Amino acid sequence: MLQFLRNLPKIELHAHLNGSLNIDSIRELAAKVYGVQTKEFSTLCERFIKFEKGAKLDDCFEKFGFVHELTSTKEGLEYATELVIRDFAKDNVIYVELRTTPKANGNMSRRSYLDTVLGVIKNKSDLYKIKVKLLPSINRAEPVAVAEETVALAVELATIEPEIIVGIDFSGNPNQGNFKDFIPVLSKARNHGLKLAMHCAEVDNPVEIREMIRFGMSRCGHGTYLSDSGFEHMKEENIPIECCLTSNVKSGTVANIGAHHLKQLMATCAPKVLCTDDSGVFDTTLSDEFFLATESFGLTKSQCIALTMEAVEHAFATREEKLMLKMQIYKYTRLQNK
Ligand SMILES: CNc1ncnc2c1ncn2[C@@H]1O[C@H](COP(=O)(O)O)[C@@H](O)[C@H]1O
Ligand SMILES: [Zn+2]
Repeated sequence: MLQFLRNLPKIELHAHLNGSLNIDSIRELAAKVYGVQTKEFSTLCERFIKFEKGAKLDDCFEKFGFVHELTSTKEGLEYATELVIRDFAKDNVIYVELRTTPKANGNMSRRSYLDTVLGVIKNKSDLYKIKVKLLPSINRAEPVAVAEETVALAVELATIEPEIIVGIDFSGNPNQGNFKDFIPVLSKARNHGLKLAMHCAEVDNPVEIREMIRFGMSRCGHGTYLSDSGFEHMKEENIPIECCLTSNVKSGTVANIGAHHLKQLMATCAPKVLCTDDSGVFDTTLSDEFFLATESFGLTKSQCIALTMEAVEHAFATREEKLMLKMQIYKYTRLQNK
């Protein structure tokens, strides 16, 4: 089964750039950024993917600081973007929507951050035989003014690269910031034709969940704490829940894998997609996530193929791109049946 899943051409719709650098790639990146590695660095690497039992979501957010340091220069960010694209391609992901929060520092403006990531996507996708889209992220823990700058840049760059910049991600620590404050800037993005992928109901905050559902979204990240009526609404509106199994278990937003809402979504034929979220931080791959789903919920090979086809449907891709992706998946499944 694992080999079948590794070879299956897959679609990744929820991946944060800086969270998707795995340990080997971090080491490779560090060698490039810092030169020879120190013992302290190796210790940091070991701590990076360790999650104590009973870890909290807040613990995850501390981990990103470590990678952010390595991607704080143009060269570091460039190399990191290539490594992430390469690693998804290695796992036979044929289409990935990368999300990332543009960061300004002494080395880069938010514009140059996005230009750098875009440049790598344009230059390297063909080399790794993978289609890559970019969703600039709004970090809800940062001021609204930052989100305004990000959306203005996304709107402008989407006119130049409409095939690559296709949406906006709303993420960041859900225990921080107030969704309501971001409604005007998210509306602006939507009015300019950008799709919205929103982290919604990752924590239990019924008031905010209601506000988000009322506002609407194209895809729902996590949806862990949706009520039954929330799940029904998503199904009626054909809004898929981006299920990130290992992320939810390791960050403690679901009690254990058996309690994951993927089970309910499968049983009710509600729209859903399997994703990694932060394959580096959570030490997983999309193949591993599928394998976990087969082991935990008894998904068959055909259900895994159906889930992949469903992901194509919900991708922020053009009709032609979707057709090409489906053909690639179909070709693999036909070979399997021979
Ligand atoms: C675990 N669940 C999650 N919930 C909410 N936001 C998350 C997240 N995982 C990652 N991020 C968001 O993505 C950033 C890292 O990638 P980029 O620096 O943007 O490429 C994190 O700092 C956080 O803002
Ligand atoms: Zn996420």
